[in-house]
Amino acid sequence: APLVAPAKSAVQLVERDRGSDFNVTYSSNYTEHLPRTLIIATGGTIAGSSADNTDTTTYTAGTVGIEQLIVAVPELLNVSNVDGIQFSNIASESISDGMALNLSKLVNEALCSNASKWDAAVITHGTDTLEETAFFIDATLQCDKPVVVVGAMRPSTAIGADGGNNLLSAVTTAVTPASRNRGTLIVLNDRICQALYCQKTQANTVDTFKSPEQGFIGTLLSTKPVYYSTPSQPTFKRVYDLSNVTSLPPVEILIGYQGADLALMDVAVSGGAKGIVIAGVGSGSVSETGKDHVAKAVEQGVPVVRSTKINVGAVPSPAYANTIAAGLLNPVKARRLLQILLALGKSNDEVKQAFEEQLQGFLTLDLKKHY
Ligand SMILES: NC(=O)C[C@H](N)C(=O)O
Repeated sequence: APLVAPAKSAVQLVERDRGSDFNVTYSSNYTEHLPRTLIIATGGTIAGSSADNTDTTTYTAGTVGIEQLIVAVPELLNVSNVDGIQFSNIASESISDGMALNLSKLVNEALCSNASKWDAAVITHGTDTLEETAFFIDATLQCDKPVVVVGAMRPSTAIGADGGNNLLSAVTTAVTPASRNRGTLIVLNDRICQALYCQKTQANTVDTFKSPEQGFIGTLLSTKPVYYSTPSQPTFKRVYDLSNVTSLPPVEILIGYQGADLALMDVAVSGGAKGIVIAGVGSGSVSETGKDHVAKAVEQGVPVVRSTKINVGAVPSPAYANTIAAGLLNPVKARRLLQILLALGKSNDEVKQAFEEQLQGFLTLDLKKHY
């Protein structure tokens, strides 16, 4: 039977014990010469199961516990000592803002405090929102130890389940010295990409995580990472310190389409949204009727960021109608950045400036005439 604590109590335990023993629920036998990796399990398909081994669509995510995940891949112990924390065990669409913030604090305290006993962290996560967590950790981690976020597209019970190989790849990548100073990494399907640029690109298949514009930075050969270039951080990356932040403000995303009038913006603002991201069409365009609602939100002091529902490519500055251009960030990543900036008490001008820094390179061009 799966060794699973109910998701809610696992989260509460992590909250209560953070800073002491981190509520480690699994530790491998210690091998002196090997590095130490903290594996933080959050749930998802990598921890999913089904009674039918051909089922890759209707299984239940988040049913297998951290110990089972680790014990299923004994090869992990050839490359690293591992400790495991069951942070939660849920499908990733249900990871709340509070959980995302707690996870960032947990990773920071585990890796970046003076007393840290870990060299790297691996987060196992559902793939549906994996890029949101990976981006959030990347934007808030206060030290340069590697963090690798990993998931699976097939549940643990499926023929050809990909979770075991992905977990081994993730831990091996995490403890490889050449993985440092590359930012938070996403590892699945023998590929390595940087969290800032990487995203899910296909709803069903194992070859789903890609950086369509920027490409993979490495691959895994016989489970060993091979990098294509020397370490560097993504050009547009900025890091924020959330150690004094206790909650993230609500930010909604609205999608663009032909003739969208965006009346739901009024509902979002009156419902308490502190910021809005529009997943606009093309490079973030908003319909004429929609612009009235945008203007109304902006007049009420609610920052409106325009990203693109294409998920790939840039929404360049300067933006029209007092909106803020998301640069290279897709809508869900733009939402997380907007939450970070608002949680830090940034003014709307500072928010705008922070987003514009995402595309410094573009600002050297005069794009005004296109808008
Ligand atoms: N492949 C997956 O992990 C999808 C799953 N529904 C999740 O995100 O939790």
